[in-house]
Amino acid sequence: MVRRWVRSAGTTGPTGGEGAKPKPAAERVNVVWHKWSDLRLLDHEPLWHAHQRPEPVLHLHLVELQLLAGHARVSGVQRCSPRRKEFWRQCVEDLSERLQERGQHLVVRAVEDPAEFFASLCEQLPILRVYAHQEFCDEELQIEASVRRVLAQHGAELCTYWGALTVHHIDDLGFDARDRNQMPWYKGEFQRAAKRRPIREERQVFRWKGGETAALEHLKSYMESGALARYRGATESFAHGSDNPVNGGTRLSPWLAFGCLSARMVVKEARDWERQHGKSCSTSKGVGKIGSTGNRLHTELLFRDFLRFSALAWGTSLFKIGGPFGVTGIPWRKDLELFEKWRLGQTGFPFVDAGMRELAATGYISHLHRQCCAAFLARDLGLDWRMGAEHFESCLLDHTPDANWGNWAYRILQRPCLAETRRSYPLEEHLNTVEVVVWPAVHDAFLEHTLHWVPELSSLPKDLAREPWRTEGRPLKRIPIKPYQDSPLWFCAANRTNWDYEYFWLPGHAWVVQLGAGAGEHPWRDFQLSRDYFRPLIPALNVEIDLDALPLRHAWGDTPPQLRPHIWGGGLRVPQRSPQETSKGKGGSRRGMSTSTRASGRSPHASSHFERKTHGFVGRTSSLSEAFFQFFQTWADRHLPALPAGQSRPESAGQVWTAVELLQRPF
Ligand SMILES: Cc1cc2nc3c(=O)[nH]c(=O)nc-3n(C[C@H](O)[C@H](O)[C@H](O)COP(=O)(O)OP(=O)(O)OC[C@H]3O[C@@H](n4cnc5c(N)ncnc54)[C@H](O)[C@@H]3O)c2cc1C
Repeated sequence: MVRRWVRSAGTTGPTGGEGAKPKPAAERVNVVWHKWSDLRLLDHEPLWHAHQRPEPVLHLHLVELQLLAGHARVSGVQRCSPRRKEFWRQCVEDLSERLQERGQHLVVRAVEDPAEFFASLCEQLPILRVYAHQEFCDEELQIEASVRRVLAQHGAELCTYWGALTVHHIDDLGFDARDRNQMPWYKGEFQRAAKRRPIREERQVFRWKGGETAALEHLKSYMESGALARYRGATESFAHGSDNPVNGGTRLSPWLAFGCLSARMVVKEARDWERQHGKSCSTSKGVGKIGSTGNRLHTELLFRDFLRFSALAWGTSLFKIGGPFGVTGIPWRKDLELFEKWRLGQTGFPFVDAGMRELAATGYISHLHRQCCAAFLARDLGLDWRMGAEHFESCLLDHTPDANWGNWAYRILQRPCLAETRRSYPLEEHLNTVEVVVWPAVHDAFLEHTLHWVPELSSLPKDLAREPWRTEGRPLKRIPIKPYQDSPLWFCAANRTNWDYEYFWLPGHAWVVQLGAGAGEHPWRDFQLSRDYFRPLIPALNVEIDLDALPLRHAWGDTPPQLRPHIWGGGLRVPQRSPQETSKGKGGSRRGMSTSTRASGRSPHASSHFERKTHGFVGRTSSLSEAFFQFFQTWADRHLPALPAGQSRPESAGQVWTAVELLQRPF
């Protein structure tokens, strides 16, 4: 029998780069060093990064005795008043509880010198990386420097992040704030400059909680919010703006995959909802063909059924290189370096990189992103498609062998009958998957999604952020893009949200680009490929699209025409909904919402929006094992300041010697 898992347990996969080790270095530990100034979980970039890694995470807060009990240099007053100490204690206590809720421990230690502490920590424990926020004041900067030095001496690394220390990220200011000659001396001047700069998105991810309870709650809130009336379906949900990709589907797939919900129950719920609230059309024209939005959901679920039944029929061929259709003659490669770049979202193609980074961070990407990233791996990098399916299998929360391998085999692997009608360019010539450059223009017109995941392009005008190689490359040769010939995917511009029929082909053409020929057609300030963003792994294409020739209802982003010369037409109209979209069915699409929900226009669960979005990221990595924790406690008890007399030691390994005890000490 052909197994999907070709490696036996215990062997390692490809290596290279941050986040590249596929197997946790079992004996190594990463530390999140919570400073007194970042005692939170939400929008905490060091914490977020630490939990992207496979190693266990030790959450650590160091109470620096100098700061807590020391006296000020000039006046001699206590550096920390009792009231402030009490507030500090509450913050640490709360953080400890919030971490415990997520299965993590907060270890709190009083130290004289953090560098000394880390030196002894490294001698006792196999520390790999310490994640912390960057410092910005002199005393703390010196501590940071000595900790960095000590860690380096022990083969560990201090990874620091600016994150959300300020509204605007230090790298986005457009000047070097560390340079006295560049940093404005007056706040008005600074504020004027900063207001023109972008604000990065918070580091957060949508949360799925496993289990039937959470699944039913999600299904209920989905129906109650009236979202079914706006349902697009996974296969056509990459619309712009409020109908953007992350909003188009039900997001039920992880629960369906783990069997927390049955598919027929979902169909039944949708029918019940339509009976009660009336039907809405799923497209501007789709009556008859696609029918109501509830019917549309049923159709999507039938794709699931199709692949599940097919898996029975296809047997082991589904997992073989030729797939169920017996594709032959493709010189598949197994280049682990290329694979790693694809996995980490470092291909130099923003749309692909956004998808791959989102997948790694959240365990989910939209259907169109799955198609695009998958086709790029198979058709452009020429990598064995099964490597891609394996990576999807390991990351996707909604992975099931039939749906994952089935979609790869059915949609991505070029079926022999289609190969005859499609042109395939030699790998080295230029990008084959034209959708990589076309879809962002259509489905992520404002680049909201792309820039969320690829923030390093935020300072570029959108036309360049979509195709950053334009800052350096020169157009070399014009090539046509012909329907059914040049697009390797099943359909080129599947966006029935905006267009009347599904196989609408973008009118335009593309240019093969020559990179490295000096400044490109749009040299943009200080931006440099390679330094600020990845150079495309394969020859890129400049796309030119005439939106005026399309029955589009939205403009191309908010970029002024002079900054989007490669996509013209569409004007600068504000995106508007069609009459069909605004009058949803008989009773109005949002009839099912409660009064309070209707007033705010948000789902009843929106109040806990941030909590829900960010909940999942802590605890992705396994918590410290009991044995390890025990070891740490024993070591710490021997080496670190003892508890004051009368205070008890932790009884079990799971109990944290918390800040409460420490900060209650009389000084
Ligand atoms: C390369 C690739 C790999 C994929 N791997 C998976 C996978 O492992 N598991 C998985 O559930 N889906 C997979 N899909 C299909 C699809 O992307 C997801 O089902 C969809 O994105 C889930 O989002 P949703 O629940 O909001 O979908 P909705 O639009 O709300 O659809 C409702 C349900 O229908 C089912 N469904 C819809 N489209 C498909 C489809 N093409 N294939 C199978 N089921 C479908 C899903 O169960 C989904 O939850 C894959 C697609 C591609 C191109």
